[in-house]
Amino acid sequence: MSFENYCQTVVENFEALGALEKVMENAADIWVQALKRGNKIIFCGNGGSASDSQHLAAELVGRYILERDSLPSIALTVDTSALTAIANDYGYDQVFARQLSGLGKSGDVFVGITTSGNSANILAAAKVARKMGISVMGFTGQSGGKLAEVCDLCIKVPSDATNHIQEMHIAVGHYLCGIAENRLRDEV
Ligand SMILES: O=C(CO)[C@@H](O)[C@H](O)[C@H](O)[C@H](O)COP(=O)(O)O
Ligand SMILES: [Zn+2]
Repeated sequence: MSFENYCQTVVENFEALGALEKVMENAADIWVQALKRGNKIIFCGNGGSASDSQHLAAELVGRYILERDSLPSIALTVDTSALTAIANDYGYDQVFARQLSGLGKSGDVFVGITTSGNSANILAAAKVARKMGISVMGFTGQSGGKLAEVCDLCIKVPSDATNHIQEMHIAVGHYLCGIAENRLRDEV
């Protein structure tokens, strides 16, 4: 495939993504309400989605575009001691669930980023989130996978290809960070 063809696919994907206006509005409301209450946004994902998790948590805690106070957010992908201990002692499926059960609080928002929607460690964490009164949000591909079935809100981006799904996930995350910091700029 030529680079031009690759870019054409990206353009078509993003045109279709633009149709998710309503679901993005709802997602932004969930983030903003949680942050206004003093709750936090908790991200996790595997591989490229682990990078997305860290990237988006950093946008909120640090700065995205505006100069404003820090917004509370963590990625469950960054603590290698916790990740390796939990994987070693409880199994890899538990790496996010276990951290969430210790770090999460009722009213937080859990964001599972998974292109397949079927990563076992994200599904296990979503289950824990529901038990703890934490909202479950998914960033998935268009099928949504098993995660979509347990989400309060699932942002299913319009592709089945892992690489292209990831390209849209970071756009979705950036957009939500922009709304969150705009709406909260004067309130935290
Ligand atoms: O970044 C990529 C592919 O672009 C890979 O590292 C990819 O994230 C990994 O294969 C993940 O394990 C896929 O997991 P998931 O998106 O299905 O939850
Ligand atoms: Zn990748």
